[in-house]
Amino acid sequence: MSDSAPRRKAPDQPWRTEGTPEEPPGRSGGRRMRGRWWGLAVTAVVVFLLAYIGLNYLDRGDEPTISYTEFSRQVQADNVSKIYSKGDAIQGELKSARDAPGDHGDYTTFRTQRPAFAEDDLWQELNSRGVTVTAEPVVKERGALTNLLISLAPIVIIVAVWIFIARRFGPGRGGAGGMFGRKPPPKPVELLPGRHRTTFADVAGIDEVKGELDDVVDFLEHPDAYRAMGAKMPRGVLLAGSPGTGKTLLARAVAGEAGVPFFSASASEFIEMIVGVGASRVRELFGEARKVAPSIIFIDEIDTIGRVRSGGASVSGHDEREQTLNQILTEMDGFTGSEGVIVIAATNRADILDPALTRPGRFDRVVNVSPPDRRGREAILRIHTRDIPLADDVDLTQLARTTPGMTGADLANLANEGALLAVKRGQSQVTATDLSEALEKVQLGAERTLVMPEEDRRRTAYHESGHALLGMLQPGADPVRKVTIVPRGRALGVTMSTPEVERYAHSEEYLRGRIIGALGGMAAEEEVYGVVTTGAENDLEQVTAIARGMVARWGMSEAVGRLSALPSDAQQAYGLSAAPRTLDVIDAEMRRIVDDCYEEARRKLREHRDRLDALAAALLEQETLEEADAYRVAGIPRLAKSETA
Ligand SMILES: Nc1ncnc2c1ncn2[C@@H]1O[C@H](COP(=O)(O)OP(=O)(O)OP(=O)(O)O)[C@@H](O)[C@H]1O
Ligand SMILES: [Zn+2]
Repeated sequence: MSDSAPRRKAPDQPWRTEGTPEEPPGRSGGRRMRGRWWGLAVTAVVVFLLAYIGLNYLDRGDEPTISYTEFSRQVQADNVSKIYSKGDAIQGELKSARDAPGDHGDYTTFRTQRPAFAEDDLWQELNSRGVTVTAEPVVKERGALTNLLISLAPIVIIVAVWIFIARRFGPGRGGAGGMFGRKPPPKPVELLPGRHRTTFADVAGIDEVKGELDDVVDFLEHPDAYRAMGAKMPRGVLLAGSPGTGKTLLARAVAGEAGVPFFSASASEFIEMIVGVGASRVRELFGEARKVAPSIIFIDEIDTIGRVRSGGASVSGHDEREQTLNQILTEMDGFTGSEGVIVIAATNRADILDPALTRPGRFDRVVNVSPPDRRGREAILRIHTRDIPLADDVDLTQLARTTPGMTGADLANLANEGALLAVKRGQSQVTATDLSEALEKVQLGAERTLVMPEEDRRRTAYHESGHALLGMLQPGADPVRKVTIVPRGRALGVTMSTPEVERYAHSEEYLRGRIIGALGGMAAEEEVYGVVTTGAENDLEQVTAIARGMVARWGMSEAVGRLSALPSDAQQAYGLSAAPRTLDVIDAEMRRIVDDCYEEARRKLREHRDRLDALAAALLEQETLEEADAYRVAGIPRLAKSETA
């Protein structure tokens, strides 16, 4: 339990349906349902009270209370027909109506009180005058209906209190889930025209990611076409990226683009609930989504339940998590793939996820969402200042330049802070000053350092330029697709090169080229700064793996010869290892190859220093260079070269 992510969203319903705020007629959401019960309780109590007062009034009649003197007078006048007495209280009935004192009008029945000091001989008097003294009250004390109502009162009150508590603490308010009646299942909502729904137009700076989600949208829009073809779609898409990069926004946009209902839940909400409820919530959620398919289920913070499962005995917290996770996996397995429910999950810890999640048929499509580069930041700023009146001195291009490392959420926050400042100052427009002060505030308030020191950015730019330039210069190497100094995960920058066509066999020249390219980062740093930093760990792992393969597996070293000189994994499991002498030779050969390559890398970079500088400068300026730009900046013609295998 202790290791589950502490990040919480505001308490809310266990899940929310989005797409439209309005409910179609005949369907009521949880809140409205509770409101109805509440109204019912209030009505019941009011009706009850009115009935009680009314009946009581009717039952009581309108007999006046008369003075004992008046009573005595009526007895003397022979006008009393019968009386009933309990203690000193007397009720009676007259033979003929009397005009009552005050506003009572005529009366035949009455009440009175015999004072304790009365020394009359009442009993004799009544007897002699033939007044009946009855055992029954002359005036009924209380009607039968009133009595019934009174006996019902406790029940009415209990029901009212019950409804009140259910409403106040029922599920959906973060209380005891299901204890007071089940929360109605999540209801899908149709998309009302005229309501702003999130679309790809609201997402900027991550175009490649949008591209990857295009076919998901297409599938949701035309599920029948896919069904007719018997085509299966990925059931789950995993959006991986650091906080604030717009994962939730993207999922919403997919739903908005396709115009399908959007069910949203946070994984942590499942396990926060009463033990054992998580799995059934998941079942219910999928059930509802299936009913209105095509639809989208979005599960945020999937890592809270999807982290690698503990092998051994587990504490109850893990059990709950595993049950919930298992339920999600079961539901996803249960999809035929053509049902049209697509699950989008988000995480900022893709590295700790259970591999079971990313197996085919589950979240088999992993989309990395990275922080935006300069152009992306500018586009995001434009989106978030759409509705903000900007003064003429505001230059969003310039602002984007000064905000490296900031995510979409940071930029949205920045725009908003700027607007707040302008309002506070009574301005009608947001000025450049407002925005630069807002930037300071946002950067101070952020927990992580948003902006990499300029020195580190420069070094990273040279490092990546080194990789890229050598990749471009190397005959037969895979073309460079993209160079960026926007950090991703733990990498400060990335140079991507992929082959034109899938290759299955590699020549020695190609492999040497790969090593030279991988060493390019280090070589450039040494060339420019004279020293090397720790940023090259990953590069060296690659280099080592290739060199070891060349020497010990692929027979590319004279000294070792055409031998598979290292034992396979299976052989190693039986304790087999290469002879120490062989290991020494392998080691020496690997070193020789890598040293050679490093020399060549240094030599080439020195020779093309102007190109290296140009690339680094362009990277510092733009942060990301696509294939065409990279070749253009370096002044190297982009030739389709094919390797002789
Ligand atoms: N690429 C983007 N384009 C436009 N706005 C963005 C973008 N990325 C983030 N935002 C803004 O930041 C807000 C927060 O982003 P969102 O909640 O989608 O991030 P997230 O990656 O899901 O974060 P978390 O991991 O914290 O849940 C969005 O509502 C949006 O206003
Ligand atoms: Zn590198």
